[in-house]
Amino acid sequence: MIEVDGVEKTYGRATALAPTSIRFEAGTTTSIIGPSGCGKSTLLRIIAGLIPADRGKVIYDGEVLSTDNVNGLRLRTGFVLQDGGLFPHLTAQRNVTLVAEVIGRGTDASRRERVKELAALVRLPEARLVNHPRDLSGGERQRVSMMRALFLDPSWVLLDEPLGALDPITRRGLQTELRSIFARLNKTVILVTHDMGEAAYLGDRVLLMRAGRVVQEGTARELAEQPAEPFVSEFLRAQRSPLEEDAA
Ligand SMILES: Nc1ncnc2c1ncn2[C@@H]1O[C@H](COP(=O)(O)OP(=O)(O)OP(=O)(O)O)[C@@H](O)[C@H]1O
Repeated sequence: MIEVDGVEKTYGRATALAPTSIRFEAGTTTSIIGPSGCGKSTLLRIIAGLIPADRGKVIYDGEVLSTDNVNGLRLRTGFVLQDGGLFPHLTAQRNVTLVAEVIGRGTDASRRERVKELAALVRLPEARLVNHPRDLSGGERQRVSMMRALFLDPSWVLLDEPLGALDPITRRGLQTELRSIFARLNKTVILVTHDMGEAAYLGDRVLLMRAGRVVQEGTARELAEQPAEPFVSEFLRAQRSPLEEDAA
């Protein structure tokens, strides 16, 4: 479980994150959604220990995140970023195994076995792994990024707009696969997305933010049927359907 307790962040006079407390239960997936600039990435980065909060604490399975344990906790956390965040000068395979090699986890043979297993899990043909990131499609890069995130069998997986840069068909395919991976691996997953359909499909629970605070958390159905404030309904309605007449 990850707990965020009274976490707050300001930049100058601007509040990026008002005091926020949330629990992310073990084995569940939470989607964080909201308009641009509402503080989604700030919240995720504070949870990841990538930026410090001004106040409050983040607690991983009872352990308060601090400068002393951040590196250890990072090894137990998988990250997936929008563009994959892969090292351009390394092959896909080395991107996947690099951290394990550096920290001396496993042998060459066991790492090769793990790569095989993860390639099957994310449905990436192993032959693609000899390529550098520039020679992979966006969807393939995200599969590699997912393999890298899962390599050390992390307890927690944090994803910041992992599918944001993909075309709708690739995105939909990867949504289906991510959901099945999350269900199979039973990890604690926190995912930032701009897409309400994706948030509802992948998340057991959706956390809707606006202007640095959490407006409502619940299932997509709860948000739709019992909106905490008019903004919730407005946000849910804001995604245009393809057959909608162009009223503007
Ligand atoms: N390093 C920084 N310095 C100053 N202001 C920042 C910094 N990082 C974020 N902010 C501000 O904090 C607020 C929240 O930013 P954040 O990136 O968390 O939003 P977001 O919801 O992830 O947005 P987006 O969906 O566009 O990525 C914004 O107003 C942003 O301009």
